[in-house]
Amino acid sequence: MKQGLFVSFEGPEGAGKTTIIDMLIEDLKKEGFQAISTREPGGIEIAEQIREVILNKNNTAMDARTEALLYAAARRQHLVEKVKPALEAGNVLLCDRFIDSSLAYQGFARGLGIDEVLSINQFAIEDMMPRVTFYFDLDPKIGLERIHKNDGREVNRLDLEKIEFHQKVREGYLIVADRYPERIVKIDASRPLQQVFDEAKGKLKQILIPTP
Ligand SMILES: Nc1ncnc2c1ncn2[C@@H]1O[C@H](COP(=O)(O)OP(=O)(O)OP(=O)(O)O)[C@@H](O)[C@H]1O
Ligand SMILES: Cc1cn([C@H]2C[C@H](O)[C@@H](COP(=O)(O)O)O2)c(=O)[nH]c1=O
Repeated sequence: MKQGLFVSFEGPEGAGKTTIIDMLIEDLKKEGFQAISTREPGGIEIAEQIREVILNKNNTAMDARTEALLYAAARRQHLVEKVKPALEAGNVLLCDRFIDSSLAYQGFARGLGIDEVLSINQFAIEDMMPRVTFYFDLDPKIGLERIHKNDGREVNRLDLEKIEFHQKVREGYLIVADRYPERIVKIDASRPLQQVFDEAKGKLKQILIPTP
């Protein structure tokens, strides 16, 4: 059976994930790869509806466990409807956020516990994990400045959290990256865009076209 490559991109707000994914897709297609991008929460109708509930600025009463469960529910539906079929069709699938976002944001920053959040997500994803995860590491202050300069970008309920929350998100990511060094590749996202792109592209190509 044909099997594609599942790659996820992680990092705090404004780290450059979406921008780099778009650049990689263009580059992969030029080089003849079958490649698609998607995002979490979202990527398909039901998950986009869940996204609207989670990220709506008016839903300030949302309980942290409810939030974690909604992300896991959106993930499940997206996995079944989009990720699995795309991989079975042989695509390189670049996913803007996946399980590590839940571990860093809900598990660590919200204080629910990384292992507890991992466990509800294991129910959602069974054993389906990315082959590689690019973690874009950045001081959240820089990321938030970038998104506030970007007029076209919606500001959502999580963006409005205090800077201390976003700092905890980064701390959570660093713990998760240390826990899974065989899967998570850390990339310094504070550098100019072209440098970040070159590094991500180089590492992705090593997986797609391994050199002996
Ligand atoms: N390395 C970089 N240096 C400077 N600006 C950058 C860099 N990477 C991205 N940007 C700019 O920062 C803004 C946020 O980038 P982008 O939307 O790709 O981040 P993101 O990680 O997907 O954010 P979020 O998760 O919050 O949606 C955009 O305006 C983008 O052009
Ligand atoms: C998947 C996932 C996401 N989040 C947070 C991270 C961001 O604040 C938003 C998504 O917005 P983006 O502009 O598309 O990056 O949701 C989270 O807290 N937990 C998750 O599992």
